[in-house]
Amino acid sequence: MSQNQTLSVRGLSKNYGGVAAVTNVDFDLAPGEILALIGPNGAGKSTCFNMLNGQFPPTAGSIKLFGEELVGKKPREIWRLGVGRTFQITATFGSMTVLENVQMALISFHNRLRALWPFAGGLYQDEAFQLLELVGMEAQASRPCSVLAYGDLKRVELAVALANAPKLLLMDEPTAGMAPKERIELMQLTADIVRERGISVLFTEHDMDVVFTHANRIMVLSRGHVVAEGKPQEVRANPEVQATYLGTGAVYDDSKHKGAA
Ligand SMILES: Nc1ncnc2c1ncn2[C@@H]1O[C@H](COP(=O)(O)OP(=O)(O)OP(=O)(O)O)[C@@H](O)[C@H]1O
Repeated sequence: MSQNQTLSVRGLSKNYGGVAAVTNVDFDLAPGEILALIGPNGAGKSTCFNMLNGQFPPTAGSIKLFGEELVGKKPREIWRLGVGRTFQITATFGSMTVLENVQMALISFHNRLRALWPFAGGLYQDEAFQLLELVGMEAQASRPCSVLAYGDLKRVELAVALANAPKLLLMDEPTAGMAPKERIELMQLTADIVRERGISVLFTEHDMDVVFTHANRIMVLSRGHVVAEGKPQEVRANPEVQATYLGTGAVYDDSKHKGAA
């Protein structure tokens, strides 16, 4: 059964000494599905991400990618199997051009880092251009990343993440620091690309407009436990969610999202 799911997580738990950061979390993620992981500060979102990509070993539980157990594997192995991640803080090389950043990612994916960079200038250039076209950055291919606007840098990061041909993309607050219009555009672009390619996405996000507009499903964590999980309209209507999360200051304006997924 779990072979059909991109990800099957069962009984996932993490204790830091006496602190139970994540307790008995279960969820599945289907190809092309976008799942938002939300919850107040300290709920255990980062800990979940860090277990999924192998940075922290779980205290207990199982994480299967198309049926293959990831627990016990190193981050690099997990990345190779197709678990990509984008970070809250942008992680491109500022002195290199947009094109070179994507080429570097492709070279790394194809395991050719031993090729000396100055002589590797032509490697995967066409593939890199195609990825830049996909994210709408081809016109800026020869600009150094250091001069890009923040929203454009996030697009380059998306292209870099796609260079690894991920099956699962973990996105840590993908729209943090962006203007509201840019947030919606970046998430729409991401949603279009991942649905077309059958990539599953798990993302954390503090902006409830982004969450309720773009997630197919939402999972709510509170003190390490899943307190609600379902379609956006189900989660929004859940009294426990309203008490533990939406009631903490985050405002969701329903009237703006009549057509949401
Ligand atoms: N390295 C660590 N050592 C000890 N305790 C930790 C560690 N990392 C996180 N914690 C604790 O585990 C719990 C979950 O933290 P985590 O960072 O996963 O939550 P979060 O939902 O990502 O929060 P935020 O939204 O603030 O990033 C918190 O109580 C936190 O203090």
